Amino acid sequence: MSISTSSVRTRIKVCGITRLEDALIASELGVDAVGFVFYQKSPRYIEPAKAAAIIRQLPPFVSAVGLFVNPTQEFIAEVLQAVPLGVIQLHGDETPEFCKAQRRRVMKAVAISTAEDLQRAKRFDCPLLLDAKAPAGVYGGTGTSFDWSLLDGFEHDYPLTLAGGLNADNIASAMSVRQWFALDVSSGVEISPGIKDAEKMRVFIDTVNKGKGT
Ligand SMILES: O=C(O)c1ccccc1NCC(=O)[C@H](O)[C@H](O)COP(=O)(O)O
Repeated sequence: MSISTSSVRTRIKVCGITRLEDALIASELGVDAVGFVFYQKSPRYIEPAKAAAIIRQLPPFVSAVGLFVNPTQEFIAEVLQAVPLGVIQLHGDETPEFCKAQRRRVMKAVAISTAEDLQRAKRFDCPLLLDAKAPAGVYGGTGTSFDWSLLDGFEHDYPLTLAGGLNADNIASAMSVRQWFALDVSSGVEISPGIKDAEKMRVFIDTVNKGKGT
């Protein structure tokens, strides 16, 4: 069945939540998902117990996404035992086999800077988040975008989310590239790493919901 893209809403995920108030404001503003970074080298790292306490206060239907970078299976299991996550976002160098072996829903983040990176992305049989390639040793949340013209003709059988340097000023351009399943933002709605700005979140969400940006 084909659905007219003009009636499809672009979902929104705000990633790198560390404070309850930011999660509640984002939910009130209508985000579809909030993300929690379980990568200790990130300035947005959150203790699993703190993430769990925030997630328990989220309204129903707002999805909680747990972000991991090159985790062991044991670490994922340990976090899942403490935190009611709906989706796992694997944001490192995880293999297609590792992604497939998970028993939760997975979204694989793929770092893009060349057409070859996009070819590599096709090896994953799961929803993808396409993010800008960060400098060596850094995996995301950098506020930089990749060259979206690389996406010309790119197809994948699973939902595609765009991330990397999104903010209210470039949403129009991002949404003109294709019909995205979702847009994912972190630093573009922040005051400082892990601290979100309510007004920036409001403008970002309103702009996406208006359709093609301002
Ligand atoms: O946010 C981090 O610090 C981080 C660390 C390691 C891996 C991923 C990380 N963040 C991912 C995201 O928050 C976003 O999905 C994505 O990278 C876009 O971030 P931004 O460019 O800041 O909007």
